[in-house]
Amino acid sequence: MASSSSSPPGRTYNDAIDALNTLQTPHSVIAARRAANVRPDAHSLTEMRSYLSRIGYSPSDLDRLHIIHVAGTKGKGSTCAFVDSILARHTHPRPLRVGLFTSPHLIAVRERIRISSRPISEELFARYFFQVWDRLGDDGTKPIYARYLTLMSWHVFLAEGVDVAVYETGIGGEYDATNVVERPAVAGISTLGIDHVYVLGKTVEEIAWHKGGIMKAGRPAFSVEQGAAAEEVLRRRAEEKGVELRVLGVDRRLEGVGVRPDAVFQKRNATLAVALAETALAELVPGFRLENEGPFPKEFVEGLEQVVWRGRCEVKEEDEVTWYVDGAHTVDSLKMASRWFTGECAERAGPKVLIFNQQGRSEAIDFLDGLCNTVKKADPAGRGFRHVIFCTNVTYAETGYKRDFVNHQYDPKDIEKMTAQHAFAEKWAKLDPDANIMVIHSIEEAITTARGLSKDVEPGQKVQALITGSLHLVGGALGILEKADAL
Ligand SMILES: Nc1ncnc2c1ncn2[C@@H]1O[C@H](COP(=O)(O)OP(=O)(O)OP(=O)(O)O)[C@@H](O)[C@H]1O
Ligand SMILES: [Mg+2]
Ligand SMILES: [Mg+2]
Repeated sequence: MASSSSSPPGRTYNDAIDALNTLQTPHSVIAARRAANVRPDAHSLTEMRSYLSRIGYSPSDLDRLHIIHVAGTKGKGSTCAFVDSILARHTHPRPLRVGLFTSPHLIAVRERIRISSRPISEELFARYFFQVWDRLGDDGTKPIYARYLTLMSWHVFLAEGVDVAVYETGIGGEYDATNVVERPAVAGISTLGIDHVYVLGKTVEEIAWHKGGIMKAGRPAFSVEQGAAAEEVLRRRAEEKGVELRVLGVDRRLEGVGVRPDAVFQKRNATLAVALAETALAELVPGFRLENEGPFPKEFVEGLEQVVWRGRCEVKEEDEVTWYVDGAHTVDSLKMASRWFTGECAERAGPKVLIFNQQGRSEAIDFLDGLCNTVKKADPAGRGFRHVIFCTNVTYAETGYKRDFVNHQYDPKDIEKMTAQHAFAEKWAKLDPDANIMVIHSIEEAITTARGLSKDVEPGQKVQALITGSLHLVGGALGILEKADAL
């Protein structure tokens, strides 16, 4: 990637990403913490507040950002993108400057901090990154990766004078770095399920407790419909905190709005986004109110229909391959993704191919059953994927990781030996003995292999290839498919 010419030497975007990568928690430390059952607690927030003060702000400064705070197991990013897209289209009496903070990134780190829906430039990223770096001083303690970016996002949005900022939590809610905000404009909880069990606990009740931690006394909060157990926990948390929590069924005004993909989960995300955008606008714009019945105003319809949220349910046509790209990486979201894939494939003929990876989560082996069975069930002859490729998240065959994807959190020995990928292959052979299973080192080689399969395809057909299991995999794949930075 070209680095910006106007940053001083040693302070370019690439230098910032290299410095940021030194803040990743190494694999050995993560493993030791898990072994000792160390989990985040209130101390994490005390530390975040102290970092915030070291860069020159107090928590009450964050009130100026009118934060829209979103937690949930799935649909956080999509919901935030909808909210951003709606608010960015607001014009009356003046346009709003909208900040958006999301994680993880797909193609480049700077995607995580957006203003007016665009990732901040490399130059701006480098400048703010090193301002935070300098303000924190040289005494050796710097926040870890995700916390650093959260801290930096507050600085960027305050310095750039955004009117409203949409925040996706990193992990959980109660002790998440973003939860330093005391007076959000509104909090929203998207679909809850099981993920990050080492940090948040094994049951949906424990997970709901964490996510419910973003609701703040006296501030409005919304949730999509949840399973009974999760909803019960959220309601109890709301009551304890003196929050009026509203649980939303799918908004009827969405009928006739072209939300993509046309699936219930996405309508839930859109429903939540509408409520969050409406609540924030009511606070920011005197006299703003949506009609309870009747159609949405133009900014809402266009915001929902024209949102760009890459790496989720994307279809890309090449001459010999149709690529289906989705970054799902939990049991539930992978079921959604495979249903979406089979729905799309119903209209196109050709052998089905899977490219899958999920690095560093031992539970990922359980992701495969749903994926395999959904595809078999949807086929009239009961056939599943013809070819199944398991690869690592290493981007390129020759040069390894793109800088923005360097990850010290995995055991390098596992990547070298492709331990996870061989385990996936073994499991898949049991699930579907008819499949041709391959284990391949890099994303680039996996894509080349899938393209090569087109030589055996019957005339009029194309390889139908699903890439899923990891946002890192999907981001790397999009970069390769588009031969450029797909930002
Ligand atoms: N409400 C939902 N319920 C279940 N699955 C969903 C939902 N929304 C999105 N998904 C699936 O999850 C994938 C990731 O969506 P999104 O980026 O919105 O989630 P997220 O909560 O930000 O996840 P993470 O940050 O953990 O990657 C999507 O590609 C889609 O397949
Ligand atoms: Mg997650
Ligand atoms: Mg996300």
